[in-house]
Formats: sequence, C-alpha cells, structure tokens
Amino acid sequence: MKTSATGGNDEILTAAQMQALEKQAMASGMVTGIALMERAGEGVLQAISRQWPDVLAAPGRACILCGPGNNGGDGYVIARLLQGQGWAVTVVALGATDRLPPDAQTNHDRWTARGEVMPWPEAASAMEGADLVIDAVFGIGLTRPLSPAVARVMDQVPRKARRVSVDVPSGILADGQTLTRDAAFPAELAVTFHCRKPVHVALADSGMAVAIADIGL
Ligand SMILES: NC(=O)C1=CN([C@@H]2O[C@H](COP(=O)(O)OP(=O)(O)OC[C@H]3O[C@@H](n4cnc5c(N)ncnc54)[C@H](OP(=O)(O)O)[C@@H]3O)[C@@H](O)[C@H]2O)[C@@H](O)CC1
Ligand SMILES: [K+]
Repeated sequence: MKTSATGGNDEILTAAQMQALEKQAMASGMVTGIALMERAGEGVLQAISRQWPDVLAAPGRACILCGPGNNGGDGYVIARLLQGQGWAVTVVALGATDRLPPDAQTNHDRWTARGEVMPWPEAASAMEGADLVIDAVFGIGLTRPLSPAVARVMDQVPRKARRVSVDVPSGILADGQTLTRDAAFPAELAVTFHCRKPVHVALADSGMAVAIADIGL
C-alpha cells in the first residue's frame, strides 16, 4: 500500500463515482468491504507518519470522532490500530451505535471489546489534551449541512492537536459544492482513498494537506 501526495494517481472521482467503484469491486468478489475498511484505516496511519514522521513515533493520546456510517467505521479501525501501538485512545460516537452499516458495526464491536465509546455530548471533554484528533464523522456520504450539535464540536477541536480527516473534512461535501469551511472539521491533513475528490482539489491552496491512500481498488 502506498500513500503519497498524489498516490501516483492523478484521477479525480466524484463521491458517486467512488461509491460505484467500491460497489463494483465488492460485487466482483475482488475485495470485501471489511478488507477495504481495514486498508483505509491502515492507510490513514501511514499517511500521518508520512506527513509528520514524529507523531506516531511514540505513543500519545488520540481522540477519534466516529460518525454513523462507514467513515465512522474507518475511525473504529484506526482506534484499534492506535491502541495496538500503545496509544491512549478515546472514541466519541455520533448517533446510535447499534445499527451502523455492517462493516462499521463489525469494527465498532471489535473496538468496544477493548475500549470505551463516549456519547457525542462528551466530545469536547474527550478531545481535551489529545495529541491527535481523527475526524471519522462523515466522508463521501455527507448529504446535508452539519447539525448545530455537530458543527459546535468542530469549533471545539483543540488547535494544538494534530488534526486529521478521514477521506473528507466533515462538513464539506466531497464534490465540493459547499466550501463553507467554517462549520467543517479543521483538518491539517485529509487522507482520501484511491484518488482525490473535487473537494481535495478545491481545498488545495487552503493550507490543508491531502494524502491519497491506495486501498487496492
Ligand atoms: N466499502 C466502502 O464503501 C468503503 C467506505 N469507506 C469509508 O466510508 C465512507 C463512506 O461511508 P458512507 O457511505 O456510510 O457515508 P458516511 O460519510 O460515513 O456518512 C453517511 C451517514 O451519515 C449520515 N449523514 C449524512 N449527512 C449527515 C448530516 N449532515 N448529519 C447527520 N447525519 C448525516 C447518513 O445518513 P442519511 O443521509 O442516510 O440520513 C449516513 O448514515 C467513505 O468516506 C470512507 O471513509 C472506506 O472504508 C473505504 C471502503
Ligand atoms: K471525515
């Protein structure tokens, strides 16, 4: 698996095109969703190490914000991987955690066998003192603006933490129609999968770094 600024892949796919590609790969039996999700989680950590070589060199404290879909599923994978590397990990879940999509539910359940999940209202306190905050709230499945309860947390993310978005900074549509960054997760780095989406191109000169993780599609 390689991650790099362009991942050697200069393609740009819309959310719908990406979802079709993933669906086709899974339908063809080439790969399972759970394998893609594991590769996504691994790819985020590899991209973090590439961006900031020191951050993952020694264990610290991480807070993972997990949403109600497969983007949240990636977050549960990352929580498990970081804990396996000795990190103190706090997970905060938005919404119910008993009816996630299957692959996300599997990874949620794997996580809860070894760690806690805090409810969303505790997000601000859960992020306090974190060295690393991972935004796994919404990815390419965002369909509408963030609710006030979610947008508020985006404002409370400690700026001294390293701030990484899984796939897309939560609050911005992957196809980049609404570029209102004010109500979005303040990502320093977004790690997207397979190739960039229009939002990554649109945010290129915003100061946010973009890495592409190859998930074998
Ligand atoms: N196998 C794969 O597919 C792989 C997928 N991968 C990962 O999955 C991500 C895509 O996952 P996803 O399609 O589940 O969408 P996601 O972004 O998690 O959110 C959807 C959920 O949020 C909800 N919702 C939307 N807007 C909302 C709002 N404003 N406020 C509140 N809720 C809102 C929406 O609900 P609904 O719109 O149905 O009401 C739905 O429940 C992708 O970005 C990548 O990270 C990787 O692992 C690679 C393999
Ligand atoms: K995200």
